[in-house]
Formats: sequence, C-alpha cells, structure tokens
Amino acid sequence: MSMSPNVPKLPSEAESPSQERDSWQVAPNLFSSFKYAWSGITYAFQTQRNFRIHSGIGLIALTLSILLRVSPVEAAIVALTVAAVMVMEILNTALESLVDLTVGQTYHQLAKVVKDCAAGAVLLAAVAAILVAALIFGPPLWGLLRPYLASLV
Ligand SMILES: Nc1ncnc2c1ncn2[C@@H]1O[C@H](COP(=O)(O)OP(=O)(O)OP(=O)(O)O)[C@@H](O)[C@H]1O
Repeated sequence: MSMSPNVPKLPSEAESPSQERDSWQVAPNLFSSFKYAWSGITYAFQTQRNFRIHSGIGLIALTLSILLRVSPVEAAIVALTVAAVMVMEILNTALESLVDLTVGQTYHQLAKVVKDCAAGAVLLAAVAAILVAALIFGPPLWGLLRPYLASLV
C-alpha cells in the first residue's frame, strides 16, 4: 500500500511576512477570498495528476457540447457533472493534505478510511460523469459516425 508517496515539498514559511500575519484572519476582502480560492485550485492542478486529467476530459466534454449542439439543458447537465468531478478532486486533495498534516507518514486506520472515502467520492462522480456523457453525447455521435461505419461494411 502506498502511503503518501507524492506529498509535494511545501515551503515551511509564508512567501511574505504579510502573508503569514494575515493567514489566521478572516479574508479582509472579497478579492483576497478569490485569491485564496484560486491558489487552492492551482495547487490541485499543479500537484494532482488526476485533477489535470479530469480537467482535460472536462474541457473535451464542454467542447463536444458545443460541436454536437446539444440542448442548453443537456449542456448544463454536462457542465454540472464536470464541475462535480473537479470539486470532488479538490476536496480529495484537501482531505489528503489534512490527513498527511495530522499523521504524517504514520499508518493509521482512520487515515486510511478518510483517504479511501475521499477517493471513492471521486470515483463515484467520475462514473456518473461517464454515464451522463454516454447518454447525452451517444445519440448525436452515433448519428454522425453511423454513415462512415456503414460504408466500411
Ligand atoms: N497515513 C496513512 N495511514 C493508512 N493508510 C494510508 C495512509 N496514507 C495513505 N494510506 C492508504 O494509501 C492510499 C493512497 O494514499 P495516497 O496518499 O498515496 O493517495 P494517492 O494515491 O496520492 O491518492 P490520489 O490518487 O487521489 O492522489 C490511501 O487511499 C490509503 O488507503
């Protein structure tokens, strides 16, 4: 069993004195809130291969929604499904970091439960996304490909 082999090297100190001073306070303004949220998203993107893969697949799904001219409701369902997978990935990253912060490289049964449940949540969202993609993109893709496939046989 791998025990956190990919924990990224993090700086132990804040990037600036003001960052350390402000870090324990409520974000002073809306801009700071967005900045912290964006840094969470970029952290997940830079450190988690699965998050990058899911982002790429999400982009392909959204592009397909445009190219295949699915209905607005169908496009909204695709967008929500893509967002659900990415949200699960970010929460999975947050929980993994929290577990590693708490127990480090020590084996703990509850650490395993947290990480396995978080991974399970990502898997469920991904399976649901595949189902949604098959149901929404399947018929128009089949309509496009059928003439080519028929000409082959
Ligand atoms: N401290 C720990 N104590 C017990 N089991 C652990 C611990 N850390 C990790 N594990 C087990 O190893 C598995 C993989 O953990 P790891 O931290 O490597 O996640 P990961 O493979 O990087 O996950 P992801 O692919 O989602 O990033 C966990 O699902 C869990 O079963």
